[in-house]
Amino acid sequence: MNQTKEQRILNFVLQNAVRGDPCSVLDTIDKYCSQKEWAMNVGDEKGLILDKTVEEVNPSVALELGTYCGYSAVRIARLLKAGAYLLTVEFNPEFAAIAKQMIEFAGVQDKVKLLEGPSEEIIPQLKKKYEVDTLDFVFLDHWKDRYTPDTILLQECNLLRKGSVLLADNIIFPGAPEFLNYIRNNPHFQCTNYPSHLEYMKVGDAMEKAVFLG
Ligand SMILES: O=C(NC/C=C/[C@H]1O[C@@H](n2cnc(C(F)(F)F)c2)[C@H](O)[C@@H]1O)c1cc([N+](=O)[O-])cc(O)c1O
Ligand SMILES: [Mg+2]
Repeated sequence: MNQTKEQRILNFVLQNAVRGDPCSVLDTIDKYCSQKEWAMNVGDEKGLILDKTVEEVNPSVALELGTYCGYSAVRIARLLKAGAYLLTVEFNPEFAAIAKQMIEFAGVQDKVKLLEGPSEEIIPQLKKKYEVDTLDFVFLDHWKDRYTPDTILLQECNLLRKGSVLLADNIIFPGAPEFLNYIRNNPHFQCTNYPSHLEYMKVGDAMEKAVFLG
């Protein structure tokens, strides 16, 4: 049976990266996806914006929506302090299986909890089933038309506290216009835009940071 692109990315990592070395896994994925097959990882350029935001927030509990192959889960988890952890949500079982192996190969599995299912089902379970109090950091990189409903759901479930930081990928490309309008006109959020480029391309993109004001 023919391999999927995601399986080819994982295999390239298993054969070329250093087991237990998250940076080597990230560099190897970036190498494959810039030279052989494009894929929708946040990438090395926007990845630096993600790094800086994670380091600034220094979250104890982080949530990612849209695991895909696990690139940004590895990117975030490698920066987390002792005892801190990332919950990452993936809808597609094939992608979740790839991401699980990617996270384990990188050696960050003790800091990452991969949750499989739709966000509208999982977000309401975070407090009771996953013992979350509030989220310090949320990375939105899943379906762009889900950014707004899921941000609303996070608020309805009391998962945000004063100072919780949301970071959203793909504000320009593919774009999340409805989210941008929602979050920038919402008095409960303080927004900052970070211009960048689409992963592995010369196309313009941006990330939006939104701090919840309570
Ligand atoms: O479509 C893009 N991303 C969509 C990303 C989608 C990924 O998020 C998962 N998901 C869906 N719901 C959940 C939830 F919430 F349930 F967890 C998780 C999907 O299964 C998929 O793995 C995209 C596209 C481009 N591009 O250039 O076309 C560039 C990018 O950086 C992108 O992120
Ligand atoms: Mg993205």
